[in-house]
Amino acid sequence: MAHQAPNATILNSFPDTDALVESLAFFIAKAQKDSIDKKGRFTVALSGGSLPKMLRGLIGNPSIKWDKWQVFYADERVVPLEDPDSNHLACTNLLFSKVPIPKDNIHVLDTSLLDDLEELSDAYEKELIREFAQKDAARFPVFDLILLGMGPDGHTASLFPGHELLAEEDRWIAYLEDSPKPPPKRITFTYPVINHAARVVFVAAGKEKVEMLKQVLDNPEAGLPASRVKPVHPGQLYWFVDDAASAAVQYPRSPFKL
Ligand SMILES: O=C(O)[C@H](O)[C@@H](O)[C@H](O)[C@H](O)COP(=O)(O)O
Repeated sequence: MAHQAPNATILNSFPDTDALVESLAFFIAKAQKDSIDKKGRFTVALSGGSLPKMLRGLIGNPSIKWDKWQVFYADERVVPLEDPDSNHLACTNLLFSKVPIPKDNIHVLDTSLLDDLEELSDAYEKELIREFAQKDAARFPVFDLILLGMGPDGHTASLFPGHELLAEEDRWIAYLEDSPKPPPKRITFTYPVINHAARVVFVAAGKEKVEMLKQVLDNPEAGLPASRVKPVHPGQLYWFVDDAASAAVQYPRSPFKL
């Protein structure tokens, strides 16, 4: 079968963070409905950083069927779940503690394996295999939605500029011990997993993102980690940003309809 070109990236930019949060919640609710209508479940991956608080539009939202969500972490810091650095803790404090999601639907690190990164990442890969095997995975899992942030150096998940993991083609979950952003030990989805998702959404807000967003969208040939997110057909890549972050971007914005 011939490879089809990736769909063009959709850039949605909003006047302020509240408008971004509201539209993002609307978008996620729609993606959730499409997925549940088709398969009775919704598979999502979340990141850390500022992303969890941008999901606040989901709190108290009656269209969200939390019992149908299966949540994974696109990257996670190798720390106990109650450690302030844990992405799971941030997502719990800012979202999961405020909504009726069953605890078993949130797939966390096996914290008995924190001392062995190889075992830890293998165990998380097996957790994905259990969820996706014989459902919608072929060689790689097909998430309904992966939500990512972009760091000031253009990293995403725990895929950092110049790191050897940018070339990983086989593993679903990889680990690193030399993350330039602390803490140094992390596990991360690899590009094949990110790029097989049905929808990948980057969320970035604030004027401190302006130069990097321009680099990533207007100069993708530079190969920054965020620019390497290119979902394979029919997957679609979206950016949800605010006008402060997109002020310098030439790439065309798409009108977003609520
Ligand atoms: O665990 C992590 O560190 C994150 O998953 C990371 O990839 C984050 O999403 C970016 O660094 C953006 O962070 P901000 O949204 O805070 O800028």
